[in-house]
Amino acid sequence: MMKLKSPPVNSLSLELLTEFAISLEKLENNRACRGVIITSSVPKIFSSGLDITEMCGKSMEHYTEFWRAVQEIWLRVYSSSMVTVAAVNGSSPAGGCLIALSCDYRIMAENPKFSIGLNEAQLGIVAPFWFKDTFVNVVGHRIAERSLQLGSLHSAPEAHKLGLVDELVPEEKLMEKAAAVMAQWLALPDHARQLTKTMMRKPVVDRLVAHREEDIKNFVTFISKESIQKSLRMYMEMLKKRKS
Ligand SMILES: CCCCCCCCCC/C=C/CC(=O)SCCNC(=O)CCNC(=O)[C@H](O)C(C)(C)COP(=O)(O)OP(=O)(O)OC[C@H]1O[C@@H](n2cnc3c(N)ncnc32)[C@H](O)[C@@H]1OP(=O)(O)O
Repeated sequence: MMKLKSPPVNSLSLELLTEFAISLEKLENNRACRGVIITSSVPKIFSSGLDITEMCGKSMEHYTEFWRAVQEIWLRVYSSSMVTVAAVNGSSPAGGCLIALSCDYRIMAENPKFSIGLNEAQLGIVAPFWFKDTFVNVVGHRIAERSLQLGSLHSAPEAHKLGLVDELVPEEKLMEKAAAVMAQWLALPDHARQLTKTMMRKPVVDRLVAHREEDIKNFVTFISKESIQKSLRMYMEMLKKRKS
């Protein structure tokens, strides 16, 4: 099991992304480890997505390093040879949703206050093509398009209805259910499951691998624009105001 632990809201900072990638690599290289459940140890939050402070007021070099780390984590989770189950035990916007979408199966706590989705448009930013491709592969083109254009965050019941999560279970049963799903998936021979997973996911993975440097350049150019920086600052202010 891998538990995201970066209070208060599990923002995906460069440090957390780097630790996450190292832990995944260790598990991937451990032949005895055939599956991983990804969850959070922060109450009510799976992950608040990418750490917005990493994308605000920093240097081009920093944005480059940060985006490479975001790409890396997606490539590792999405193309993992292990069975990956997301036990979504709290809200999961944007980058947090991407991690869940990149797993093989998603189980969410059935709490209507928890929400999940790719809400980038609400921040005035654009989900890159590989976020979009991952989303489309889970929910289909029409639902993904509407949800992405509106930057929707879906309540747990709504997310289940749309197919964004596979199952809802009472909060106290989440880990038990995740373990049961893992056992079901691990009952199959690894090689057949792994080859099938690769067949389904390879085109999307290959697309980023082929355009990785171009994608970093696009990100750095986009995020450095003063208009985008202003949107991000306003969004952070809104988060702080909402609190007080
Ligand atoms: C065509 C050109 C293409 C170019 C390609 C460009 C590609 C750019 C794409 C970039 C992709 C970005 C994806 C992302 O993940 S962006 C992040 C999106 N995340 C969010 O919108 C979530 C925001 N947070 C919340 O909604 C809430 O915090 C919460 C998760 C629901 C939790 O609510 P709660 O009430 O419990 O907690 P608070 O809101 O009080 O938050 C506690 C403190 O944490 C700070 N915070 C929250 N989220 C983030 C975050 N993502 N990054 C950094 N900091 C965050 C919040 O401000 C509070 O701080 P404070 O205690 O100092 O006030």
